[in-house]
Amino acid sequence: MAVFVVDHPLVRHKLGLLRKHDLSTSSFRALASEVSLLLTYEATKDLTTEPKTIRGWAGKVEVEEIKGKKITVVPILRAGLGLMDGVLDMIPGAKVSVVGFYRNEETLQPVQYYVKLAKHMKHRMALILDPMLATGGTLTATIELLKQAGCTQIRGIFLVAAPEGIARVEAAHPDVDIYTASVDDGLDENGYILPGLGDAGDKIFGTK
Ligand SMILES: O=P(O)(O)OC[C@H]1O[C@H](OP(=O)(O)OP(=O)(O)O)[C@H](O)[C@@H]1O
Ligand SMILES: O=c1cc[nH]c(=O)[nH]1
Ligand SMILES: [Mg+2]
Repeated sequence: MAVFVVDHPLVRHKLGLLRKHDLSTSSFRALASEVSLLLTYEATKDLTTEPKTIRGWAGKVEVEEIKGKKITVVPILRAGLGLMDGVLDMIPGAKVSVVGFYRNEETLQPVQYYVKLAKHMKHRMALILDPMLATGGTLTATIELLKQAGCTQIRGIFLVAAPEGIARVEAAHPDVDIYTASVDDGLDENGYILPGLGDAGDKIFGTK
């Protein structure tokens, strides 16, 4: 498994703003979306293209088109929806496969409550979206679900990841790559990432 920490200055700056304790819901939403767009740029940088001849303003011109596998974006409800607009700004044609999990607050185990996948999953690259990779339980469950549907190429986009979660996913699914703005210090006793962002779902949806 490769872990790509996107340390572009714009990402570092925006992540710093996201960590501010009294950030408004609207600012958190806007920044989460902006960082997801920048992470998508990195997560798709090795897509192959093929030449195509089109008619340009001065006659024929050879351009490039993304080849082969189509992409499905997989936001994990709820908080993953906060990354979706930024990613779809970059990949407007992507199909969206929605997966719903919440983390049981006591056991920290993921509980599945919704799945609606795009068709032909085995021909698509899946880009999982979630602001937080904490214990890795939710991501592991999502990867298993996608693999059962036939996915062979899976990447995950996270604002912040904890080393514990990365290690867990790496052990179970070494073929999955992670793109994140930061690998933080670790988890607290409640399974929250430190320094982290707090409860990303609550911040995106304005719930407390
Ligand atoms: O790596 P894990 O330990 O599994 O934790 C990460 C999960 O926890 C959060 O979701 P939450 O359960 O708070 O649901 P929400 O998106 O509805 O707020 C977060 O958005 C991840 O999905
Ligand atoms: O730090 C964390 C961990 C899980 N879910 C969150 O929203 N934040
Ligand atoms: Mg939450």
